[in-house]
Amino acid sequence: MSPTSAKPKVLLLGSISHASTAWSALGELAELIEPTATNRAEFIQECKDGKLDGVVAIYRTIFSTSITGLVDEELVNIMPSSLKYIAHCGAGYDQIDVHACSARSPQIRVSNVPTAVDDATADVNMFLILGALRNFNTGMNALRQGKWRGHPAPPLGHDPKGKVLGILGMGGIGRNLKKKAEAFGMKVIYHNRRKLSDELSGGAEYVPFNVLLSTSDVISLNLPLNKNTRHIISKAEFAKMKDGVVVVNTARGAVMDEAALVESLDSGKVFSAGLDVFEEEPTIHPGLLSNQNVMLVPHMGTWTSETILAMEEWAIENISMALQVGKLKSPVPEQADL
Ligand SMILES: O=CC(=O)O
Repeated sequence: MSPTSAKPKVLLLGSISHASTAWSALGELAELIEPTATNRAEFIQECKDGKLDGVVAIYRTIFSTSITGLVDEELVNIMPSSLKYIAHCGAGYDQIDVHACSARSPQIRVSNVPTAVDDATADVNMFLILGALRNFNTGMNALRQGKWRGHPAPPLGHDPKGKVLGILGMGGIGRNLKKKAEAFGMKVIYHNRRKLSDELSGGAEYVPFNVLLSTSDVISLNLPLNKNTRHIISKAEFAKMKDGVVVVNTARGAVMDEAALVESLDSGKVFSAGLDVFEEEPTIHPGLLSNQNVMLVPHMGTWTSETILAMEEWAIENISMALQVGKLKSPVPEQADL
């Protein structure tokens, strides 16, 4: 057997745009391969034909669903039995059925990229809060149409200073956002599955979910998407919010019922919204597109050279550690005890 073929195989699903040095270095440990498939049907066939046999680890990006579709139970059970690790290059790993990965024999261990995304995502979060509070979108659109601020001019916006920001989901991004929002004079309250230590929460007040809904001037969604959080904000929750609330989402579109948001914007219950994520990306609800008041960003939370480099290097490190010591650097929480 040649030295090359003796190496474990690592399959790249998606692309490495910045960490080419780290990726090449991984080539010392593994044979780096790519699929020939360009869609899910072809990928499944490639697996069934045994063409990916021997693959021990997969590096994947959020965009690789265009090749494989979701990493759901069907795919998990078709992928080669040699597969032990999936390193996802992103914080949110809702595209992967972790339960199916744990249930498969042999198991597949999954890692994500926490912390590296926090600053860039919280920056976009703050941009959306400010833009939504200030009605910037209306004025900016009018200007591009040669109408200066528009006729009539947009209604006056609101200052962040003194407003209550309710953060739903106080993980890395939520905690980072808290610090940024406080610099703008906002008072931060939060709700989370578990109350954090004072050190972690930085003194933000922990409140029950309903209290967050009914007392926040701005509500920020910073929680992962899973079966418990899908549509956690829907009609009933909008009804509990303050009139004129601002809602911002940089987490995943489906944590909020988009149709219910559109209704609440149309009725004036919600003053404005700032969204980086959508339920059916890249399709945007027409009621959001037609509403000049809302700030819409096409999922660019981590879209910076520095952050993408850090994320790619982190995901590669997960594979490198797995190959060398049999452990992922940042396993997803559901598999922390595996
Ligand atoms: O959306 C981006 C991420 O989950 O990292």
